[in-house]
Amino acid sequence: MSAFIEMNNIAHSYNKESVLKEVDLSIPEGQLFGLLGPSGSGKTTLVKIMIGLLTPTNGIIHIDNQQMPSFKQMQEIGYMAQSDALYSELTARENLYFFASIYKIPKKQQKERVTEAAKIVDLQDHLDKTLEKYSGGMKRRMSLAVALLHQPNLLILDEPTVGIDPVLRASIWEELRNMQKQGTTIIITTHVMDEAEKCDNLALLRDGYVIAQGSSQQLKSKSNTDTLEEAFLQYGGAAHAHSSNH
Ligand SMILES: Nc1ncnc2c1ncn2[C@@H]1O[C@H](COP(=O)(O)OP(=O)(O)OP(=O)(O)O)[C@@H](O)[C@H]1O
Repeated sequence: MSAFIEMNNIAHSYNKESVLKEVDLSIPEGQLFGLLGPSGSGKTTLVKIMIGLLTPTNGIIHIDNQQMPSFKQMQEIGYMAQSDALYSELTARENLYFFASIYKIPKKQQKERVTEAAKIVDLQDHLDKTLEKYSGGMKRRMSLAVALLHQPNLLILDEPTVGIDPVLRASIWEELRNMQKQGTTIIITTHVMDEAEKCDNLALLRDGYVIAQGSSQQLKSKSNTDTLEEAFLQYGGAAHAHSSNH
């Protein structure tokens, strides 16, 4: 059986800038998968390709055995972008109902889903404020609520906890684990090492390739290091030496 997400030979260039050179990734269903890499290494580009928002210059991606972009599969994805795509002149509640309609959540279930999503991100007491009155962290939480509103089978979060305090971060992680237990596949991009540690599997993106892949434990033992941070420095250094040999 093939993996839930299969990416084969993915390459992407913006004009002449080649960002992804050859990326192969297999992600099993129900996994919490972390995508790591230095700023500008192409993590956002890769997740945009995954969700069908961007067509790669080369390569093929399948999600749940359907070649992307597949409109049917796109409806099963919850995506939280790095910048918040929300309506600042609307209240949080109005935003949630708006997206509930976009996701075609049946009218009868909308109230329950809106309440549940607001509770997960702890915004239930701020639903009647317009988003222009929200802080940066509150907007991030609101974006997360929108991404999980329709109970997608694939949740893709691009640096979800930037600007979120440690207490709420912990409760969001607990919720991600709950969703995972119910079968949701979750992909996150992150720079935060203690978050990376929580993922079942990790891929490190660098210079257009996946230069290391495995569980946090495997990555540490393969590189003979004690922390993930050291492991990444080690892999990054090795990749750099490799690419400068060409
Ligand atoms: N729409 C675009 N047009 C042209 N270049 C782009 C575009 N989007 C991204 N890039 C370039 O592609 C490269 C990878 O960007 P991307 O946002 O995918 O990286 P990232 O790993 O997500 O970075 P960060 O961790 O800083 O968010 C960067 O050099 C960026 O300038």
